[in-house]
Amino acid sequence: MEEYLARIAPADEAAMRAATERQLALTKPAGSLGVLEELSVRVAGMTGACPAAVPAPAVVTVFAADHGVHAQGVSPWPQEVTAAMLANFAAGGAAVNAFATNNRVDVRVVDVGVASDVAALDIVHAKVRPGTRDLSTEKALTEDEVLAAIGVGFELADALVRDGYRCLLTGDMGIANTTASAALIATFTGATAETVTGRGTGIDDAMLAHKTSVVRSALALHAVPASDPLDALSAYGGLEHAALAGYILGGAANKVPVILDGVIAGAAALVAQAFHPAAIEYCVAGHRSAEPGHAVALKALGLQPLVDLDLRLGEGTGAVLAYPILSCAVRALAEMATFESAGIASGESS
Ligand SMILES: Cc1cc2ncn([C@H]3O[C@H](COP(=O)(O)O)[C@@H](O)[C@H]3O)c2cc1C
Ligand SMILES: O=C(O)c1cccnc1
Repeated sequence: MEEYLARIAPADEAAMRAATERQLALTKPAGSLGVLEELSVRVAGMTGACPAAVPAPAVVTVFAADHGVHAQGVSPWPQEVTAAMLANFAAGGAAVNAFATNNRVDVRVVDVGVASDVAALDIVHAKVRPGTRDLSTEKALTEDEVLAAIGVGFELADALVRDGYRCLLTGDMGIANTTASAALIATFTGATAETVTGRGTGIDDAMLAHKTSVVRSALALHAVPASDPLDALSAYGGLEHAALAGYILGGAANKVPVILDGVIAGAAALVAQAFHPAAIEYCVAGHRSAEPGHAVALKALGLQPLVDLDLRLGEGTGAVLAYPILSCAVRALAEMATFESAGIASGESS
């Protein structure tokens, strides 16, 4: 873990200053590309280059795992859906596959802790254990299990960048993982269980009340301080949250932009932030999920979501949807003419 964290450095301020200056020279009124301008400056800082190269190729990694707390009745779906969806991702039939095809993003699928074994050949088999323990009665993971899952994510980020990827997108699959996400978000933000617990896949009022009370009593049982990300992952899991935290840290260590998906990614990013605050300088919030804890997480991360379309699916769909926006922001800074090169009088000098 120490070796991983030692590789993370803050974004490059000189590249950001140069990008801010270059934005002013481009053939458009200053500020007219709104949030995209700030985004291009941030990517210059991440990559240490002005202008930064378009962040391509991109890959969305779907980390999949199961949750012991499923036994408490916090999701209407059977646990087997996690494994079944893995086969669906591998066959190209999920929403994230359609979005990824459309936006030229590659899809990787990782079994980091699915309860049953998935036979698909083209998934990464990196199971740390078959699902977590029930966070409402005991610690979900041992510290060794947490560290192993973080390692899966970090090492995969390293391998993907070695393979040539220049933008890493987060994805997740794990029935009941919005419950673990709520507990993690409450731990790092101090928000109440009521504020951060939501309907996940779409539960009724009675199940929501029960899910909220499960989160509330788990927070009281484990009472993890916001300063201890390892203990938070150990208390609540999940294995996909730990792997995602490692993947985010790995993206930051490799100085590539990491586009975050929804509430599961938001919870994992809070873990990464607690390990190393500078890791968030490499994160872009792809979208804002309808799950209420996500807005709470984004506020604590200081990230503005690029898309807000009431998505509440996960899998990486919101991140993949946002990828072309990030790409456009970077391409504009790299490829637009300046007033000088185009021979156009700039507003200031005319
Ligand atoms: C068919 C199906 C496909 C999904 N794809 C993502 N999720 C999403 O829903 C789950 C979290 O919601 P909860 O905490 O309420 O169980 C996760 O697996 C998440 O990735 C799905 C859920 C289902 C049912
Ligand atoms: O925000 C998400 O990623 C999300 C929301 C609901 C269910 N699954 C995922």
